[in-house]
Amino acid sequence: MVNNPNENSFCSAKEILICNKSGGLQRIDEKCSYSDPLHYVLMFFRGEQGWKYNFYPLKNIASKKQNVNICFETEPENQDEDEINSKFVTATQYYSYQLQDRLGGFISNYGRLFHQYIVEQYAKIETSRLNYILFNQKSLRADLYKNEYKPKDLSQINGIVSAELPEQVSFPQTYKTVKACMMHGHDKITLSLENPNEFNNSEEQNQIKEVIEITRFQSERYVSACESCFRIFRYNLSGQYPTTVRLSIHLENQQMCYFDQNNDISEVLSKNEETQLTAFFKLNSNNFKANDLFYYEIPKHFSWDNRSWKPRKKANTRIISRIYFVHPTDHERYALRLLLLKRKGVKSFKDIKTVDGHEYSSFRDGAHALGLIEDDREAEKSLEEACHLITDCNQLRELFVIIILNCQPANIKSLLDKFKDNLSFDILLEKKKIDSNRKYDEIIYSLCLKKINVHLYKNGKTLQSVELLDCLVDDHDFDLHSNLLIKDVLNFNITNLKKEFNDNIGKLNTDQIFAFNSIIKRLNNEQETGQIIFFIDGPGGTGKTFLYKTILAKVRSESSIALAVASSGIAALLLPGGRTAHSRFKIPISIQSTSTCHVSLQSNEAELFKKA
Ligand SMILES: Nc1ncnc2c1ncn2[C@@H]1O[C@H](COP(=O)(O)OP(=O)(O)OP(=O)(O)O)[C@@H](O)[C@H]1O
Repeated sequence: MVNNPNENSFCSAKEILICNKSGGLQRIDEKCSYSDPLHYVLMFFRGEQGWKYNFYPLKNIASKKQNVNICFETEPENQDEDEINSKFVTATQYYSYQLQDRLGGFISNYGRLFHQYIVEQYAKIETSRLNYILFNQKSLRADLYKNEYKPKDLSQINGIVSAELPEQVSFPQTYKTVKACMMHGHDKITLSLENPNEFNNSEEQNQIKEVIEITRFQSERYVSACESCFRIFRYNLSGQYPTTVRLSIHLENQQMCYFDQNNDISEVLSKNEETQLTAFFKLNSNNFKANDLFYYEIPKHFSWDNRSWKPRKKANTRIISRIYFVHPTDHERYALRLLLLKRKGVKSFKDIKTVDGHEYSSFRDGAHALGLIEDDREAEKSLEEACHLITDCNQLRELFVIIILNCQPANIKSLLDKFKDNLSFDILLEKKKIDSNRKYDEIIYSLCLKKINVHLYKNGKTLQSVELLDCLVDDHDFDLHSNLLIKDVLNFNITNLKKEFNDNIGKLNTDQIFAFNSIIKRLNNEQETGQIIFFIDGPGGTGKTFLYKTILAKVRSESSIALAVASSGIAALLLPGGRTAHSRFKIPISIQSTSTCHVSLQSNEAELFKKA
């Protein structure tokens, strides 16, 4: 069956048009019980009614004598609406009942007509499923379990939602956050215009056709009788041997839960409460046999059924079970996974963190105590050595960031504590110029953390993501949401740049002047839009780099953004603020014809490129 949905209604219902005795036309929808006998007159020659929308349970009094599928509906009496709704027979249930091979059953004898019947019934089921998805797009939701919180009364709502702007002087940080994140102009929508030329009159030209994934999925889809049968009976379309079970892993109350926006929140929470991991804890408390098993061994002896582990009659040793992979940069979950691989009989999250009777504050500390994570001696040694060799504190901070991002130290905070004096030495020297008695204090450390944040930012991380934000005591002028990449490329000394430009401009020779003028003229001409590329060529040592530096100094001295990139690291070093093109534009190393730069439209990099 080839399903070509109607252009106007996305998941179209098939209708039968009949001419009644008075000569008028009557439409019979496919969700109506008369649709089947009217369409398949040969199969249902007695006029037996088929499934209809809001179908009540069938009283199973199919006549044994007649050997035909005659079923009667039982009308519910004195029941409330919810109870009635839960009792409706779905189309899938009805047709899987109808297609069963029974003694004396005859619809399977209709050959190709029977095939058509199966396919059409499946199309009916599929259409209602797609319609449900289509009409409930706004209400289908997923979120972390812990984020699901709904205030119950007005006072709670007022406690959370406040239409006031925080006071700018007393709460500068909150003021900035509210201003940046909660005050905005018009919302944006994205529309795609398909074949605008096909509209003829002006009224139609104004219509914009919405592109809907469901229509694309449904259009020109081929469904055979075999597939329809399989789907109606809800058989698996593919099999796998041996069975593989993937075990969930999440921190406490951080499991994903799925819900409809109109659901009652307590209901959503109770429905999504149990995961394989939390059920494993429960199992350990209730079933002593489970205490001898690791988490990954559970599926061999217990089956995951209806959100709980049920004992298997016989252990199935062929099952392969794996805990989901967790990247080491996700520190806490990674440590939890390590602990679960080594510990049996744990009954709670608290239990996992407890090693030798001592409850650790984090899974990382617990894993460290068990010797599952290496201690930070290597990282400390590297930093100690660097403190003796490196005199530039900025380079030391860069090394610190490389270590915390790539070597996964167990305790970043203690590493910072140990080396914070070395990391902020240049800041202390600066302060000493104003006050010679100045000593290390929290303000100096906070300034150092802000500088560390700049390096983190270049690697797509922030103080918050490496859990160092609470070490920041003085968060004055620290804006968590501003784009540090832009700040970084504007962070030049304008006076020095102006001086450099004035010195260089007078030295340029005729060719350099020609190139300089052409480029700057194009930059200043705002009317000429579109991309333009200049290519400067010349033998070695003829002043190309000198010209680039002059152009960079000119643009940057006017507080505009100029991104200097080169194809190699050595060439990039020759340009002030230079980076390799691969690093700046996130160009993939191996390039295919379909490769694109790894920069998403909403990222800080994208914002920077737009401003440049
Ligand atoms: N107009 C100029 N006035 C004074 N010095 C200049 C001028 N142009 C270039 N120079 C100097 O000449 C030297 C070589 O210039 P530069 O490095 O810019 O050349 P290049 O073409 O980039 O060389 P290569 O292709 O080898 O990288 C530099 O020391 C630079 O300062």
